[in-house]
Amino acid sequence: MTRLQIAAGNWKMNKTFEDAMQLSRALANATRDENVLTIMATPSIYLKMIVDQVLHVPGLEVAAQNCHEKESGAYTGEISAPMLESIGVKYVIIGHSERREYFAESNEVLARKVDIALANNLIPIFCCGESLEIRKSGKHLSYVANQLKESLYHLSAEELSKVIVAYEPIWAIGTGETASPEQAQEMHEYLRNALAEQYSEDIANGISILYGGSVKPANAQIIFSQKDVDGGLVGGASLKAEDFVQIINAF
Ligand SMILES: O=C(CO)COP(=O)(O)O
Repeated sequence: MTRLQIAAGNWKMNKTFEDAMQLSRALANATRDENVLTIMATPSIYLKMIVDQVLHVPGLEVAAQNCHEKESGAYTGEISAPMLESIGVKYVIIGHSERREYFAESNEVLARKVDIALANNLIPIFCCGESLEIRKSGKHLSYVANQLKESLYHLSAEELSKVIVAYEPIWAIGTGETASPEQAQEMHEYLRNALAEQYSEDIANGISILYGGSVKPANAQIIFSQKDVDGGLVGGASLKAEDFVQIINAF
């Protein structure tokens, strides 16, 4: 089965307005492989402007970096899934390790975020990954599989088929230390097998599993060439159009 190949850039809390518009314009105008689904996860304050800017650009989509678990209500400062849908956003990152760590988002809360995203026609990019401590303990495979279990396995097969999974080992995020291609492949294969066991081979084979953690132009190709790696969720290197385009074209 051919799975969707995806290069997603997570801008995190970076860029002022002019710089953000310039970056999305550069990506829209760049010579890039249009068969690779390219996603820009921008700060929420710029989402509507960027959605409008890239509306008719093939293969280029926009994601939010988070959404609230409730539809609406008294949650000052928060952004809901219906709000995102109403401005034309189609994707949302859920469960990034920075949200898990700094905003205490549990697997349970993330399960609700996945639900609310799907209920509002947003495709969740569900992040998972282990700390260095857990990797050293040798329990990383079951730890990450359990994140999927607790946040995704309540979904029907039809719902799960819409989800994109992103494996991001915490020790590789922003550190310059990438998981080796073998380490990435081992985890991706393990997760795909777990999904096959819970759902079916067909469903598992259709799910794109992205790798994230210090993906750069220099290492993208070898990582993306692994059998179960369907692309990347890129932080730092997605902030420069030139670098990100090289990553998009590395498939
Ligand atoms: O967290 C990440 C993407 O969501 C990865 O960040 P870096 O690519 O900067 O390591």
